[in-house]
Amino acid sequence: MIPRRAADDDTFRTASLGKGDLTLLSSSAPHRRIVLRALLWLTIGCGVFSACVNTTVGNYPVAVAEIAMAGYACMLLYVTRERVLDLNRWILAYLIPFCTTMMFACWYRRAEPTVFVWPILIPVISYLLLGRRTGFWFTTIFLSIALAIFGFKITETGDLYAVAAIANVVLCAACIFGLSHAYEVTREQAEDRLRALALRDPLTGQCNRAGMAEAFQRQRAQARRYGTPLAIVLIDLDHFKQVNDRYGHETGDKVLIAFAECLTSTLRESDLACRLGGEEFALMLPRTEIKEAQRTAERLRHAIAQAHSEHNGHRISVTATLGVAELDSAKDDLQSLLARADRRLYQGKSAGRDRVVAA
Ligand SMILES: Nc1nc2c(ncn2[C@@H]2O[C@H](COP(=O)(O)OP(=O)(O)OP(=O)(O)O)[C@@H](O)[C@H]2O)c(=O)[nH]1
Repeated sequence: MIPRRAADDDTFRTASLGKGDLTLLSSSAPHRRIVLRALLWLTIGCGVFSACVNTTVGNYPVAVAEIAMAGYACMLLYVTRERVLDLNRWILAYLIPFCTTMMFACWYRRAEPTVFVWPILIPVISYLLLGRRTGFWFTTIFLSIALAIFGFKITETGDLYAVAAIANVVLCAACIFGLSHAYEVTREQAEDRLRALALRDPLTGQCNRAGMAEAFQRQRAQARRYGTPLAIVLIDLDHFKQVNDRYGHETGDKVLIAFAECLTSTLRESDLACRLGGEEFALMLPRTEIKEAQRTAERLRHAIAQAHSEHNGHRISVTATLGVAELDSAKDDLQSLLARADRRLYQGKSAGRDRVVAA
C-alpha cells in the first residue's frame, strides 16, 4: 500500500461545506502522527529489549512475536516519516498487531503474571491515537479480550491469589478507560471551541477569511481531482458607511447580520458564505461554472435589494455590488481568485454599484 502524501497545503485539516456551516475534521492529525511515531520508537526499543529478556528465560515464541512487532514498527516509521492523508489507516495498522501481540503475550502459558499490566496501556494509546469514538470501541474490544484471557487463566490455575491480583489490574484498567474517555471528550470540546473562534466571524457566525482559506484547499483539491468548476463571488455592500453614520454602528451590525442571513438562505446546501471583513463577504460555489455563478449572484443581488431591516420605525435597505470569478488554472490559489473577483467588483462600483460583474 503506497501512502497518499498530504499536499503542501494542509488538506487533511478538512472542512465540509454547507450553507456557511464549517465542520472541521481530523484536526488532531498532526498531533496524532507525532504520538504514533513516538510509540513506534518505543515499540522498537521495548520490543528488542523484551525479546532479549524472553530469549534468556526461554520464552522463544513471545521473543519472536516481539522481534516481528519491532520490525513491523520500523516499516511503519518509514511510511509515516512524512505526513500521510490516510493516517487513521496507518494508526490501525499499528494498533491492531500491537494489541494482538500483547494479547498473545498474556495468553502464552509461560508468560510472567506481570504481563497483565500491559493491557492497561490500551485505553490511553487508543484514545490518544484514534480519538473518542474509535478509541472507545477499540479499547472495549481489546480490554474484553484481555479480560477473557484473565478469566480463562484463573479458571485454569484455580489460584485465588491470582484472582485478587487480576481484580486489581481489571479495576485499574477500568479507571484508566474512564479517565481517558473523559479526557478525550473535554479535549475535543476545547479544540472545537478554539477552532470555531479561529475560523468563524463572531458577528455573523459565518466563516471568516481563515475558514474560507481552509475550505478552499479542500474544494480546489476536489475540483482538480474530478475536473469540476469552482466559482467565487465577492460581495461588497454599497455605501454602508452611510448606514453607520445615519443609524449608528449597532444598527449597522444588525444590518450586517440580516445581510449574512439573506446570503445563507439564498444559497444551496453545498455553497459556503463567508465574511471576509467589514462589509465585504464572499461565496464559494463548488461545481458551478461562471455563467451559473453569475445567475446566482444576480438572484442574490435582487434578494438583497428587496430585503430590508427596521430601525426605530425606519426602513433600511441596502444594495450590493458583486464580482464573480472562476478557478481556471492549476496554479490558481485563493488570493489570485479573490483578486480577479475584486477587480470585477470594483468595475461594478465604478459603473454605479448595485450590479454583478462576471467578465
Ligand atoms: N456596523 C459595522 N460597520 C462596519 C463593520 N466593519 C466595517 N464597517 C463599516 O463599513 C464602512 C465601510 O465604508 P467604506 O469602505 O467607505 O465603503 P462604503 O461606504 O460601503 O462604500 P462603497 O463600498 O464604496 O460602496 C465603514 O463605515 C466601516 O466603519 C462592522 O463590523 N460593523
